[in-house]
Amino acid sequence: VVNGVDAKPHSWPWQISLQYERDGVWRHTCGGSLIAANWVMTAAHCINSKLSYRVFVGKYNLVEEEAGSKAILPEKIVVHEKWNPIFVAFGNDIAMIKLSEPVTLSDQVQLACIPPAGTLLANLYPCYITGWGRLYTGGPIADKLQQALMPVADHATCSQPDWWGIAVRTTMVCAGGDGIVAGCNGDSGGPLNCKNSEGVWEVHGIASFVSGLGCNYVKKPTVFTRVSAFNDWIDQGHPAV
Ligand SMILES: CC(C)C[C@H](NC(=O)C(F)(F)F)C(=O)N[N@@+](C)(CC(=O)Nc1ccc(C(C)C)cc1)Cc1ccccc1
Repeated sequence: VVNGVDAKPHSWPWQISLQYERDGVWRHTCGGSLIAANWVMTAAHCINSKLSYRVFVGKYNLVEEEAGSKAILPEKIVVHEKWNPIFVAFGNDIAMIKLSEPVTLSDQVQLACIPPAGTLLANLYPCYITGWGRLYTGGPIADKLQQALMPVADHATCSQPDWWGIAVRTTMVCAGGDGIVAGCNGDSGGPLNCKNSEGVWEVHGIASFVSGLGCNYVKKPTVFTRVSAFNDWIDQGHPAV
């Protein structure tokens, strides 16, 4: 997250770190959201079938051992059948990871809420991006979980020619675009957290892409997969517990 702040530890208890192993070392590659005791929602572009992954729950500082955190291996990973890595603009950048064992919920490990199908947020609705992604374009990833207030840019705004134009679909949600705050590599798959009218946090987006010209680029908001466009697909993976 570019120009964010350290989150209060464990204040986003559904945020997970998706890690892959290379040369015997586990490395953070993406964020994700715990949406059931044994299911994590992330971005399809985070998944490479050649790599082995683990899901780390209850984390705050990636470079410290933390009580209450746990690394769990996936039992299976379901990537959206219409995801195409060559045509990111087609969307469907969503994947579900079934955990090999259900997590134990705690103060540090909680489930995210999914918005009702079809929910659209108004322009400038206040949401927060969270993640351990790069702190600036080309920079290091964060040790401590970062958060940043990122107002929604509705489709009418986000699809303007000098914004994302036709690269953004109605199955996506945009946030930010002020050239200051943004998601960046490593935030992929992580949540766009928005509080609903009852004061309940819901995950409305899955971080999908930012401009290749720079993570925080004016009029190129961070683009998320719109979760409320995929309720049925999410449920087909597992009956709502
Ligand atoms: C793997 C891609 C498809 C998605 C990747 N997503 C992220 O980093 C995310 F924002 F989700 F955290 C990304 O934006 N990767 N970039 C490599 C940019 C990129 O590929 N962006 C992009 C934007 C639009 C499109 C399509 C919709 C035209 C494809 C890729 C990050 C970057 C940004 C600035 C400088 C260097 C690297």
